[in-house]
Amino acid sequence: MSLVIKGASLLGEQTRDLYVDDAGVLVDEAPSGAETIDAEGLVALPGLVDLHTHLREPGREDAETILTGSQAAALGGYTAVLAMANTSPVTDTAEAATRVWELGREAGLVHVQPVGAVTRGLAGEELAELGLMHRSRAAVKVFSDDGKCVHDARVMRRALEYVKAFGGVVSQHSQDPALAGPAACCHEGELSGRLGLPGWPGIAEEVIVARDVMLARHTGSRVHVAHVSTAGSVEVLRWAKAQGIDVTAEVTPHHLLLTTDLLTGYDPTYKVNPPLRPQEDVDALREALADGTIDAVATDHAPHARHDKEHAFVDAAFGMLGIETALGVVRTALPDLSWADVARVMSTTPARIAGLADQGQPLEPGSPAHVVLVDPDAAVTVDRDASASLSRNNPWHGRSLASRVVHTVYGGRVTVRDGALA
Ligand SMILES: NC(=O)N[C@@H](CC(=O)O)C(=O)O
Repeated sequence: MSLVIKGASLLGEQTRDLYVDDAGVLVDEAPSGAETIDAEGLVALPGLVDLHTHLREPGREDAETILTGSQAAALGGYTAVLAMANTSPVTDTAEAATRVWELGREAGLVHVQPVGAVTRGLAGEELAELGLMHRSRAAVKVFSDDGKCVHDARVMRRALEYVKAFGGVVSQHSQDPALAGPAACCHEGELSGRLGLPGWPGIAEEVIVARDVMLARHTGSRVHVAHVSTAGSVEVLRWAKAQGIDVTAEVTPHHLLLTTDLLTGYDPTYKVNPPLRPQEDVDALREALADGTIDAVATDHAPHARHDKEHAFVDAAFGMLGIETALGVVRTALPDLSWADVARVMSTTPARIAGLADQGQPLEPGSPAHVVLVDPDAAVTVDRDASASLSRNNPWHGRSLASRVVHTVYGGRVTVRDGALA
């Protein structure tokens, strides 16, 4: 199991060999009898950490399983994913969380960290077993009703108060259901009117972000804003951080590169929650990620079976694939972001937000060997049929994306070699 990774450039800076002992830990001397990976010309980053993945197991194993989602994650350069709670049954008990954690260990390709639901059955009414989930073997620290907003301010306040006791965080899907109801499926603007699609206005996100940062201030607890999509939300976050409020935020790869104009063909591949926004919002999100107002990139990888996605636009499921392509999309959307900044927004900071002490560590002796090796000069043309995911709702099909994940190492074990599952 020991490894020598030869000649990689750490964070795109100095070139150094990395040594991994047979316990999967980085060490300062070459272990004897080690496998050698030639990494000349490749950039080494700490393994990527995704704060927001839908693995669909239990309940929708036709769309994704913990194993296939883990394979897709490893191919994307990830060594840890947070599995969202909107499965069937919902991850709202210690038993359900422990089961997801165990299946992740059995798959063994990335660390699968279950996210617990905030409310029972995602119904938004009674708190789920937050403390029991935290005290289970899965040690849940991140709670989210993702797919649904915790829209009742009193419930959100109680959840924040509850998780504060053990340093947990509530990850909010910010969507005021009165301003953007279940039919809302397209950014509200001139285009939604022309297409005749029910609008999902940016203000429906922004009022919840504003409310939640005030609740975080009031409770002294920690809130995380999932998939920020508008310039107005960025403004609120900038203000809240300047006040010292304990808030973090993520943006998805697709909101950094795709715009609402793609909806003119009514292709349900581009139907996602929150919706694709105009270029002004995309520009504000890129700037906010670069300057640290938005802390992390999170994929919101949302696989859907054909029979849920291939419908008229208004009837199709929300969501798109993203975990295999995330790094390439980020490199394409923000080519000037340094590799150190890529590591910050895709590994170090998400690991810190999730409380995963073992992940996002510097590539130094003593750290667990979670490493991704990237060819910075390659470009990849995405083929949706070459994916490890069971689903095909891939908005990147046919596009060329910058850089290529070549090898992924999880705890000293090579999970991806030469761009293929090892
Ligand atoms: N992001 C998405 O478009 N879809 C998510 C849930 C959701 O946020 O609606 C899913 O679970 O499919």
